[in-house]
Amino acid sequence: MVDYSVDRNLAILGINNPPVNALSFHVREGLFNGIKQANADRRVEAIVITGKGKTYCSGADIREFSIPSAGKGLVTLGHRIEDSDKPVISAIHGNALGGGLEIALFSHYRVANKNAKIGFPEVLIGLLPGAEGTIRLPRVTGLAFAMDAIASGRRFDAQEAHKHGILDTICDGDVLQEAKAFSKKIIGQPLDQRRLSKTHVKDAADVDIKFEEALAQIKRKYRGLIAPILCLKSVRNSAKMSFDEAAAEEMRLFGELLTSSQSIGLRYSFFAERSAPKWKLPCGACADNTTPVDVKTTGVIGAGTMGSGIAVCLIRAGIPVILVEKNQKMLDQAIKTISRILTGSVKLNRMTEKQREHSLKLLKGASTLDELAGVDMVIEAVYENLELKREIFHQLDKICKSSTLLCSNTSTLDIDNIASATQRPDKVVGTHFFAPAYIMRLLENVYGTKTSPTTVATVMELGKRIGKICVLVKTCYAFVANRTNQPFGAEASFMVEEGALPQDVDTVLENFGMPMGPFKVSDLSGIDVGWRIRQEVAKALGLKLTLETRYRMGERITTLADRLYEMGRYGIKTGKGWYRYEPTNPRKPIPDPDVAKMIQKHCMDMGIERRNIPAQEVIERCLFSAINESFRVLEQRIAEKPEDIDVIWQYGFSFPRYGGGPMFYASQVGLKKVFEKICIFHEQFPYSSHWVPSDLLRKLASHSTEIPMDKWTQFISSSKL
Ligand SMILES: CC/C=C\C=C\CC(=O)SCCNC(=O)CCNC(=O)[C@H](O)C(C)(C)COP(=O)(O)OP(=O)(O)OC[C@H]1O[C@@H](n2cnc3c(N)ncnc32)[C@H](O)[C@@H]1OP(=O)(O)O
Repeated sequence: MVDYSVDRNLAILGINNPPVNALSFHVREGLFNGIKQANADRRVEAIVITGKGKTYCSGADIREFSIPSAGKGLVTLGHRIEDSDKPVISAIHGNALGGGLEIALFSHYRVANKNAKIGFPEVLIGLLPGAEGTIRLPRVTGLAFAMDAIASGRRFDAQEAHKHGILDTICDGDVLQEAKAFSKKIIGQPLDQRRLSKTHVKDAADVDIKFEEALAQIKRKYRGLIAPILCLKSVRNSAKMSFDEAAAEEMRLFGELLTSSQSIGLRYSFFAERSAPKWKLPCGACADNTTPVDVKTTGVIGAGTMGSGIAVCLIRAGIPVILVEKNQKMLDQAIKTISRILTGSVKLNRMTEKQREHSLKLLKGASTLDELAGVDMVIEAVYENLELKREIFHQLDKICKSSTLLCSNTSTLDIDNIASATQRPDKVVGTHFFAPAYIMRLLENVYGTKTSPTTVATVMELGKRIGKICVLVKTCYAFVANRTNQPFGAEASFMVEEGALPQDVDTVLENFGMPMGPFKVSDLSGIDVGWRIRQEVAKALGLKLTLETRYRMGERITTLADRLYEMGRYGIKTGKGWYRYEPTNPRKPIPDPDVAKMIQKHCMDMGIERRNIPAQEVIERCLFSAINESFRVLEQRIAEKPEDIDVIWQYGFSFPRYGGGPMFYASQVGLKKVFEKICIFHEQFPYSSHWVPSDLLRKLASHSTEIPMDKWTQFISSSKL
């Protein structure tokens, strides 16, 4: 785990723990012994700590934090490094993150390659740098930089680190060679002034002002998160207490955070996000054994909001797009919109003007599908209508070269049905983007019965190329995202019918951690959009819709949203929806007494007695209904693993990262309790099929002990596969 070698007068300690050189127990032990050995070795005059392979050290091994003795030993190791009689130089390339940066700050000198990335990302997993990082960094950089870097967790480059005194020197080439050259300058120099524990925070006098400023910013930016606040407090301590007192307090705060539900959720989310792209098909094909095809050119069909957004994602990643739209006016408008979006990216420093110009050159408008004959991949993004999509796929099959992959940006429709309109069902796949496609990170890729592993590998790879978090799911009505979100939204509306107001439900869910309640989301996305979808579905099913009903096809429904539509309240776009919006601040939702009156009248007309709905009920009905549906999705193998569902909720519906997602939430509440509550709701609301308890959940809940999440799918009965 740590390779020890001697090169002339230098001991080289090479951290060797691929893939990221995390500071696992054995690495800490190896470094400790290495420092000891080097100090005892008479040939050695200085010690270099370096990383083998691609990186220096990416910090503590996050998996070890679940072990009770987590993190222990890093401070002891650090003190051993700092107390070394022979100078210790950290030679940094790749990443020096978290505990890795702390090792560097225990060292007497730091040299780095110019491409190195430095930072304290602990806050992103709900922690603080617990091996004196919050006490040492301000001694090097001053308080303002340390507060910002530690509370944001951002990674910064070697140049910035050098500017703030973290690095003594940066080099172009091999950092180990640089460290060797550097050692010649410092061997024999006194070490005490290089020991940070012997120094002071230079701008300590300003600490209270800086703390208050940073705290106000943090509270605005990271609403509800504890770790950024404790990070700031610990940095403040570095200026107000002695080194040892501040370090002891840091250790206490670290322990508090380590066992906090937020950190446990964030650590889960870290690994869930990394597990999602590791797809697997029932045939055994998986990410590791399937090669994607190289997509050099693409076509997007439909220049509406989704099509334009998808085109932005592709050209921004350097992939040429032919955008097909038969309505010339719409096409012209879309090209203007795309250009405007990219200008916005330049203003936000997300791309340069040159990159914007280059991206726009990759976009070509066209009016017929014939133009797509030679492209490698087509993404269809017309409105949600099965017959229309089947017709387009039928035509594409005849027009496009035989190797072209045909993707549909459907959010609900069966991929098998679309694929059956072609002679190449193996090359048909769903690519469900989320609006606005150029912002939302989720890409829900959907395979059909005949989709080939190569097609799956290709859309997963393309998603990664355009910066998306990809999750693979099996086809079914509404897939995983919309299917599991539907009961959540339905219960929110039912509760408004039963006694709550939209703002009551939104407030409870926002306090839970959702950035926006479902009624605000509905106003943002447009009440007319949902209305149109309901009309389409009714048409397809041959149903006549009426406002005066509570049931449709044996299912409970509510027509409240349709009533809003009838009132011309389409949401933000009309200045009125579930809320009202002032022209002076058109994004700020204001509760509207007219909506309350409409709801009360609706209830009176329908004979619904309104009651007080407690906050706990709002959370349980919204979340537990989504959880129940999620277990069904797992049981039917629509999603491969619970983490996939959680990643979908985080990146598709902005579920708070520290909450993990509905499946993780269920695991924290306890499956027995969740199941019992679902059974109660099922009895209370017999006309909502989303309350029929999932078999898988029943099985897991009936077990005498809680079954860990990674074992849940083992309880799916083989007959369901
Ligand atoms: C008393 C207390 C003392 C000390 C406290 C110390 C606190 C810490 O140090 S906490 C850890 C701080 N470091 C981090 O948070 C870094 C997290 N990692 C990353 O940001 C990235 O992984 C990366 C290092 C920038 C590399 O990114 P990339 O090249 O895109 O690879 P990934 O796919 O993200 O990761 C590859 C592989 O490594 C696993 N991994 C990464 N970091 C860690 C880690 N710190 N501990 C354990 N495992 C780690 C990651 O999960 C991937 O593995 P999979 O098997 O694919 O999941």
